[in-house]
Amino acid sequence: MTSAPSLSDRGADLSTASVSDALDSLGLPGSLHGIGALHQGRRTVGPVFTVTYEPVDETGGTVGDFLDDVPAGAVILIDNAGRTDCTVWGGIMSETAHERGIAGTVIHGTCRDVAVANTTGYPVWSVSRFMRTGKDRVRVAAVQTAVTIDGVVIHPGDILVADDDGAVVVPAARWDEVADLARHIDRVEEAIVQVVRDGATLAEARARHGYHALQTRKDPS
Ligand SMILES: O=C([O-])CC(=O)C(=O)O
Ligand SMILES: [Mg+2]
Repeated sequence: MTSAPSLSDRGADLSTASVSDALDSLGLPGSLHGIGALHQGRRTVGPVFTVTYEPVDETGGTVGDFLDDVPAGAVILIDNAGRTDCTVWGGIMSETAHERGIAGTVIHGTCRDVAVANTTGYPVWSVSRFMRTGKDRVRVAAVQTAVTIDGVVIHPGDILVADDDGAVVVPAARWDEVADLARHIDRVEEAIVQVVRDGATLAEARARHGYHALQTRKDPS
């Protein structure tokens, strides 16, 4: 007997663009503005393991203390308040996370050892890249508590989808609804392209399939 697919498996086909449009149409936030892909051509989906950092003024702060506690398949979501002058992620951590089957890391902050993440294929998203370490500059303040990034409140276990366009988070309780809607949007967009291939103008194709309102918030009935 095969087991039911996990939440994250069921999103493996979804792009961040269609998930973002689905969230818009439901009036939900979730797109994490300012966080981009470290390498193009990688994608991930999975439940988030949240990590919150805070600054330290004295020695003793360090990065990555939480990593041994992250389960396989989780996406690590690090909130360092958008700080870009010191890292919260590096190559040893990419190698370790890759070894453990962790699904990826998304950082509201910066990271280093980009070449290592590149070589291992471990997927990382961040605000920027920079080489100065967070050791003695930051420390882990909390794990698995709610974080707020770009005004989006994210709880442990919410589902994060990331690809070349960035990262978007969906509340776990709304995942099925959002994923179904995103899939519907994908089908409509494919149909528009097919109509164009069949000879219609883009304007005709879009009008026929209601392109401009695909993501428009629908009045709750
Ligand atoms: O100091 C850091 O950002 C961590 C680091 O370089 C590594 O994990 O290799
Ligand atoms: Mg390093």
